[in-house]
Amino acid sequence: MLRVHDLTRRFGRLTALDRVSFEVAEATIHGLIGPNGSGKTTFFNLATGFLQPNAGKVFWGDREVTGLAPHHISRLGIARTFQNTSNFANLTLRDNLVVASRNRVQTSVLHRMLHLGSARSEEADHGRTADAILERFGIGHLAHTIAADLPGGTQKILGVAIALATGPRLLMLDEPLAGLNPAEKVQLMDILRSIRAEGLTLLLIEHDMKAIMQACDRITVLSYGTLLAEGSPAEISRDPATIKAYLGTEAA
Ligand SMILES: Nc1ncnc2c1ncn2[C@@H]1O[C@H](COP(=O)(O)OP(=O)(O)OP(=O)(O)O)[C@@H](O)[C@H]1O
Repeated sequence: MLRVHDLTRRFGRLTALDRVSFEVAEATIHGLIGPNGSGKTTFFNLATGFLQPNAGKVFWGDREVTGLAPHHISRLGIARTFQNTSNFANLTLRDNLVVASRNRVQTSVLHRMLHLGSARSEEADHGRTADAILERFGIGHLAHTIAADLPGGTQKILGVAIALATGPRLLMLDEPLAGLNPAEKVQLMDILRSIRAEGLTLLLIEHDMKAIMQACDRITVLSYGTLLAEGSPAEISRDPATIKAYLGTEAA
């Protein structure tokens, strides 16, 4: 469903991503791992239009989407979170989700300005979507809390909930487990698995190897901007190049 071919991005003399090609299959959890600075976030930025590649192509299904603006990519059904928080700090949790849910509205602006019936019922739909997602993520009791007042872990969970509320087919999550306590990690990974079971696709950047190995169908490993290895969790966990790359950073 998402496919990149020879994707390359340079920052001055540094090649942050060097001719990387791989594919994310539909209804899978795909892990993107690699030591710090290996190009994972740069990949996310290129795939979602936040950065332009120097070379290479991004395909969404049969369609080439290289260089499209972020809002255009998100309308195609690709949602992402960021390493830090991804929310409107001054809105309540519920309003954050309502805003995200409106992202998929088809009703024209004029229709909405005239307060015609279907726009009103769409607003009710957004409210219902927001409430359902809040419950699903175990934060329904916080619906009317201002996002900025949440602890860091809950803000991360909210970021994933917001991304889901946009109605994507692919969810790209940048270190969703960072800052979560062990119980929150288990809860979020359970939710991600249930999202996959509904046919959505997930691409995760994550440093928590235990979670990655347990949840992923397939893993791509980057190192210094190049694709080091790709395979099932079992294959990756015994891949000599991957083991060396990780031991190398731990030893440093
Ligand atoms: N806007 C930028 N300008 C200059 N260099 C950048 C920029 N963005 C990333 N880099 C560099 O590109 C390389 C890859 O960075 P990137 O953030 O993609 O790595 P990462 O694998 O996501 O790392 P981490 O796990 O630490 O988040 C790093 O050397 C980084 O310093």
